[in-house]
Amino acid sequence: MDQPSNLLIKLSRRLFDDATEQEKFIDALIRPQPFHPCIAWCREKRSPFKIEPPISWQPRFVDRLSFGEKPGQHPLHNEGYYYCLDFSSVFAAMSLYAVRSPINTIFDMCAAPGGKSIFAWRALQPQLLVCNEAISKRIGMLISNLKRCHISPAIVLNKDPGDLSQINFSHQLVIVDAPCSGQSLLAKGSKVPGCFHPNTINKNANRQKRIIANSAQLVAPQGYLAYMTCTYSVEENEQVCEWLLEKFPQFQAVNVSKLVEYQSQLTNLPCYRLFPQSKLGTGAFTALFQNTEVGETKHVDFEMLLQVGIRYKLEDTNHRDTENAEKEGEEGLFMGNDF
Ligand SMILES: C[S@@+](CC[C@H](N)C(=O)[O-])C[C@H]1O[C@@H](n2cnc3c(N)ncnc32)[C@H](O)[C@@H]1O
Repeated sequence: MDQPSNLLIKLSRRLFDDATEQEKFIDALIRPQPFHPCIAWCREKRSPFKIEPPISWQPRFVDRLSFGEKPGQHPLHNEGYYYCLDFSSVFAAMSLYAVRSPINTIFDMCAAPGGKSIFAWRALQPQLLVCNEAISKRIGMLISNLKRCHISPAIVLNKDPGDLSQINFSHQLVIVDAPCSGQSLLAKGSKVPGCFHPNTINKNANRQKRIIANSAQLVAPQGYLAYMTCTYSVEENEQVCEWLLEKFPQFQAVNVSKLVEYQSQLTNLPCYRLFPQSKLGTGAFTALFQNTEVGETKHVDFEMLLQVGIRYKLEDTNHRDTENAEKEGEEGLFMGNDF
């Protein structure tokens, strides 16, 4: 794309008051530049790569690698030492750092291929991770990534969010990394036809509202709901968050202190945006909500999930504790069961 479309120019004016910022944003989309490769360590860190100096909010288990590094081709990748993800995904998942732990169960509503699930598992160390993916053909890659990275105990479901909200269970953290118009993919050179068109944006915003509404019903009293996308349009981001609070007044938005510099100027709510002109990543949106209701968590048990229809179960192997395990000369035992 050499010339910006009218729709892109219009979006830039909506996002930024400042003309220079508008230009930088447009330029990042029509002249994509490479971003540093990024990995999240799932086991103890090794040092086979040249890394970039960490930025202030970067978790210790995340490394940004120098240009030219190809972590997906290194043998440690196959051995499940790390997961390759965009730094924008790290940004989006940073809202999880405002969650008050310990967290027993995490439910990821839109999990494939598994980046946010793996990040959440690593950052919050839950007793159970439930990864749902509504689209059947994306389940294989999700299971394969969870297996490769030894993420356990974890359960994979293949359900529509509407079916899940009928089930009487709740979780302390529900993650909604929603399907979206994918505008930020332009910043890495992908073609995303129609991504700025109002019809595309409205269709996505309606789907996002449906998913977040069904997900809100799975959040335990005092539990959290994290919402994130990889798109820029206000309708799919801030407006979905405002709609959520109107429909579910028991939720309140939570400040994410690590991301304060990235606070969105497009709403009064604490919502956070990364833009491609930051040169850190293609762009992302993130916000965190807490259910202020008081009451009991309707804990998930395995029998309940069996009735829901488990697609895959990864048993606890204590891989999280590999540093100690290795000192004692143990090897975590991996077990996986297809259902
Ligand atoms: C942004 S991607 C999730 C990426 C994933 N969280 C990660 O970090 O690797 C959105 C996911 O939502 C799924 N999805 C599509 N339509 C959906 C729907 N109607 N309800 C729930 N999820 C849907 C897509 O298949 C896709 O896997």
